[in-house]
Amino acid sequence: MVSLIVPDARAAAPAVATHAGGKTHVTIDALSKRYSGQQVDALHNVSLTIQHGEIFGIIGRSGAGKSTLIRCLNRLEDPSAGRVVIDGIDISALSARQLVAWRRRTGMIFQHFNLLSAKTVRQNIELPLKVAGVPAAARARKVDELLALVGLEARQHAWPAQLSGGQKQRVGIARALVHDPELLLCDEATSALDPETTRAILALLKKINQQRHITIVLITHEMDVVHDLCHTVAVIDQGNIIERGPVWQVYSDPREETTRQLLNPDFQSVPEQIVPRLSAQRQNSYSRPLVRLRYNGQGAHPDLGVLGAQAPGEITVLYSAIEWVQNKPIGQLLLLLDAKHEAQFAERQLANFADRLEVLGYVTGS
Ligand SMILES: Nc1ncnc2c1ncn2[C@@H]1O[C@H](COP(=O)(O)OP(=O)(O)OP(=O)(O)O)[C@@H](O)[C@H]1O
Repeated sequence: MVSLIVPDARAAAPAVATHAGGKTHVTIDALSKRYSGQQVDALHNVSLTIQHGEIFGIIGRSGAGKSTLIRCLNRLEDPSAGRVVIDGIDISALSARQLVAWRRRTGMIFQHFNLLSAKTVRQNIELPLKVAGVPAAARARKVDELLALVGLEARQHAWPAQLSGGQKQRVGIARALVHDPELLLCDEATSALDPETTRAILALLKKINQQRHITIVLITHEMDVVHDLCHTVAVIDQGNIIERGPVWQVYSDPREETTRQLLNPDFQSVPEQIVPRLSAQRQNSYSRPLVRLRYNGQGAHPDLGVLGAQAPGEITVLYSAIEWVQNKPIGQLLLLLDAKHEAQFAERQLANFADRLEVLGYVTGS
């Protein structure tokens, strides 16, 4: 098999790429958590840095440790070792009283919304302000502002049972923002929602991030959430962070099999019917070179016109999966070139039209 791999710029990249212009907001330092009675750590020596204003996704399979990690960020769980420093404050050192005050600056939203069924939309949003002793007029102003932000003015007197899932999550989001937090933690915020509602909630979270400059940390097992919303992603597996980086980078060139499975299970596929007809050497004059062009955001663009000009003749698209992630083309094209071309020719002519080019061999017959 002839194979040409264009050098990988990522090898030289820092382990954690920072959000543009960001300064550190959250530092997770060698965090471990073992629940009592358990033989293994739910989190093992986890270290991460999250920048101000960033949307940071933590993705992993069920049981990987996502909930444990996000709950350690506001000390709903106490870590067994390590520390969490947020805006310079080591939250493990806070007294119970300090923790109550500190938690007001950290909003949290939940998969199952956690609304009080005996209170209206308005009352649910207002409650944490009441508990904090905020005067009635200021409470009313804040609730009005947040109802407008989440688009629920018309439903403010409805009961939770009268709301759709998406509306309930909007209430949850408004309630999480009452104390103007700088950090919003989202625990599987869209897992209970249908795809269309998920998109609307993600758009709302994006708006909140952009308008209010709130850092968002979310955990999810849904690839689309990471893809559509996050700047940076960390992949957690069996309590360990196995991969991290800007979404476009991890998405386009996953290093770990678990990441590949989570983010893009079809990424490596060569169509099944092609495999038996693929050989390293040309079988006859009708054998056609099979090339894989990979785009992983390093600068190359999938320009089919230019490509056709470089390798004239018949070009058959066997597989194409290009997506635009954070404004960069990510994915691959699997192309059968004209039988008149040799593999070496394809390597030479097309090397500049992909971030990585592989000639997989020759395909013979139909
Ligand atoms: N309170 C607990 N007591 C004992 N073990 C726990 C507790 N909570 C979680 N675990 C265990 O810790 C590990 C990590 O669980 P965690 O809930 O953090 O994973 P997760 O990635 O959020 O999973 P899911 O997506 O299914 O919610 C699992 O093995 C789980 O069984």
